[in-house]
Amino acid sequence: MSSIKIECVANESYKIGESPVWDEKENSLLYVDITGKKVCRWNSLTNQVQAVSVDAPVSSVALRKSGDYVITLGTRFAALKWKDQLVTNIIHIDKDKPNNRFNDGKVDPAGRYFAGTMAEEIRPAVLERHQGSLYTLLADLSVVKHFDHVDISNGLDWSLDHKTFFYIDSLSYSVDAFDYDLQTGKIGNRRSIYKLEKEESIPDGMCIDTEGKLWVACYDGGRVIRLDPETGKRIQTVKLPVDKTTSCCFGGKDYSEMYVTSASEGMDKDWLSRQPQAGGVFKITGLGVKGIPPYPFAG
Ligand SMILES: O=C(O)[C@H](O)[C@@H](O)[C@H](O)[C@H](O)CO
Ligand SMILES: [Zn+2]
Repeated sequence: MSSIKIECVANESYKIGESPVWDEKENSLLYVDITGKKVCRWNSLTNQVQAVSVDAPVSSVALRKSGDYVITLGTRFAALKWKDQLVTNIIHIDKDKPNNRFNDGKVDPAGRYFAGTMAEEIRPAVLERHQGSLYTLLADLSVVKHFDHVDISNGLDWSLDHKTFFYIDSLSYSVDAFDYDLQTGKIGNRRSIYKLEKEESIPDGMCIDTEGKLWVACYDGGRVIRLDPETGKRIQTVKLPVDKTTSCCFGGKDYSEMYVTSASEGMDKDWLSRQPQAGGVFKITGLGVKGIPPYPFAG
């Protein structure tokens, strides 16, 4: 039995840390601070954090085949050239919804960038409902809309055989699955595979491991949970020293470490003083399970 160790690697009190992605080439963890409007990169060799400030809430970051990164920024997909700190717009969506912003996003095994939107929050989990949609940015830089009526578009990943797409609309308190067609990028046959229990609170970001099990960060639940999508059962709970755990990914050597982002926004002084690492980024070792490398955007 391995023993689990949890360490805070970046304790910078991010407002909403999100979208952790391992960048193997840079030995670094990429992530964003959504309302802090920055894309960050923690170097695992030097322990240093670099950040690029942007002009709007930035909700996800992805690797790009041609090098550099792609981000979801406000209601735009945009390109980010890290060295030049240069952001260029790719395409604008939800133009009829000025109060919307993108939220979580991830690249599929064929290099398509999936990301969904939501209305701007009044406070955590309080917002105008049904305003979001789920989109895909294709390699030719065109966009496809899959569905609307989303509350808080959040965690997403694909099964190891690429035949299932997993998705979380946070306020449904459910982890859902769709049939996935990798050839076309189309989804269908939505069903719920897990309903969160009360103390697990709100499902947020998610990732898959090499055994095909899902890891879901529980916002206000202070934990990540491991789910078996075949049986619909929770098989493990790992608690963290902060309540607002937002997302998770695997990284490090052989993708054997798990990284978890967290938020501090919406916590009062008292709450923050009890959880001084709120908004930090955590590394979990000793889980005894590995993840898979992130897919780069093909465009
Ligand atoms: O991290 C995210 O995905 C959202 O941007 C957050 O705002 C939380 O999910 C939300 O507040 C909890 O429901
Ligand atoms: Zn999220």
